[in-house]
Amino acid sequence: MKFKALVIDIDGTITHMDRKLSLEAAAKLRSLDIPVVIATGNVLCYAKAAAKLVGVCCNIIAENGGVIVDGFDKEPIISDVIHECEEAYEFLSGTFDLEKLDSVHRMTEIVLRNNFDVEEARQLLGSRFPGVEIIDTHFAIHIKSRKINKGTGLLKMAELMGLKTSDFVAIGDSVNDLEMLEEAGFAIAVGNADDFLKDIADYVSTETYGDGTAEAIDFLLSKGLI
Ligand SMILES: O=C(O)COP(=O)(O)O
Ligand SMILES: [Mg+2]
Repeated sequence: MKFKALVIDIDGTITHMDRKLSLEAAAKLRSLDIPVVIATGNVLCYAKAAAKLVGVCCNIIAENGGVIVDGFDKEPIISDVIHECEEAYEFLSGTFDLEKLDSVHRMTEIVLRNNFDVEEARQLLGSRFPGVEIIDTHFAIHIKSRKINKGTGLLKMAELMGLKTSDFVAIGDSVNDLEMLEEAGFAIAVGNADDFLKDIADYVSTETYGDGTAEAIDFLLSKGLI
């Protein structure tokens, strides 16, 4: 069976450990004959620039599924989920000295520098904000709505592209890729991925970071999967 599209994370998956773009991963992605969707926890403008520069512009799932766009100049679909995240942030600010990241561009979630005790924050939130969760991608801490994730984003994107989520291969490295890997037809975790992601993946690359993605694409091509 051939998959019809690929959806891929940015940080830790097409980058090196230090967040610099892997040129090997970028070259492989831009050479593919199928559409490549970028799915990131980062903001839309960052993802658009990344997609343009990698050469896979521009079907984008940004802000962990909160923001979706299927063309560079299209109006994004923005989920109305920021309010409960703001309330949770205000509540936690009473205890922790929190530092927001990218707050000018971020529309659906709140992202914080990793300089506080995340587990303690989760316990403090307790059942006060049931619609909100705190996730740690190893790159940043996200206060996000449970209603959205890269899996719900992929569902919407597949619909926009006239495809099914099972038509997609998904590649990722971290907790915010879990639902996307579960939703896709074929799931790949790069070698640096969290163990729970490797556990549900159909293929785990030996190489790590962008080299892992380059290896995984070679694997898909060699098996005729894309
Ligand atoms: O925004 C993050 O925390 C990580 O970004 P990513 O989803 O591209 O890995
Ligand atoms: Mg990542």
